[in-house]
Amino acid sequence: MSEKQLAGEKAVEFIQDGMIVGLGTGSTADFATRKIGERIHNGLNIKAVATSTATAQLATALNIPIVDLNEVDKIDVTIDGADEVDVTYTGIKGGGGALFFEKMVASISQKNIWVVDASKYVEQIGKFPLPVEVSPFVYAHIYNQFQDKGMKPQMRKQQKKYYLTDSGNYIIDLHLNTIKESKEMASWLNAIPGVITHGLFINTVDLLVIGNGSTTRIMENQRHK
Ligand SMILES: O=C[C@H](O)[C@H](O)[C@H](O)COP(=O)(O)O
Repeated sequence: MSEKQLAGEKAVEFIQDGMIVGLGTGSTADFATRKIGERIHNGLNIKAVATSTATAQLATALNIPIVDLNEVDKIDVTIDGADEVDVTYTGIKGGGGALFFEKMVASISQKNIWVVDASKYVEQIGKFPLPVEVSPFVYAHIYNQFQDKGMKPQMRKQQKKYYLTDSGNYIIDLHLNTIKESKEMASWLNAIPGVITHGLFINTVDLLVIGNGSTTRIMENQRHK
């Protein structure tokens, strides 16, 4: 079994009957979603909120009842993937383009569990390009601003066109190589008009489930206790 599958399936052990569950996006989170589907088939009773159209489609195919984010007061547990996460539980998400919905779902979740393979647990984040979701109305100006600051921006593309998120926005990937001041970077990005959101998730995760060889390692964010 792959590390992604080990981590994804392990996290599902934290799901109990009656919960509202946030379903993440990406190949690792999909393993969790499939496992939840299996448990529903065996009698588990939950409702779920999806973080992307792709996840909603997978969940529906697995008979997982999907509800709208606005129909729930809170989410009990969300299981999501990440592209990189460091020892301070700061992470980069959005490699699959779902960062905006993922950030909103995470913000109303009482417990956030991230599932990653061992290669994503790093000393310093930033090797993975940082996704910034921007409005198509003003994207070129934001791109130029990043370019002028030497942030090595790249418009994300799909089949030669600009990649469109589920919300109809573009993504600019910043090839920074290393991000030391993540809080300052997050505040700066948040303040740019036309930036919808970015892939920096600071101190969001409560529990990190890392697929490690043939087993899993679970790490608890002590600052969330
Ligand atoms: O937008 C996508 C999400 O943030 C994913 O959770 C992240 O990119 C990790 O994806 P994967 O599990 O496929 O590596």
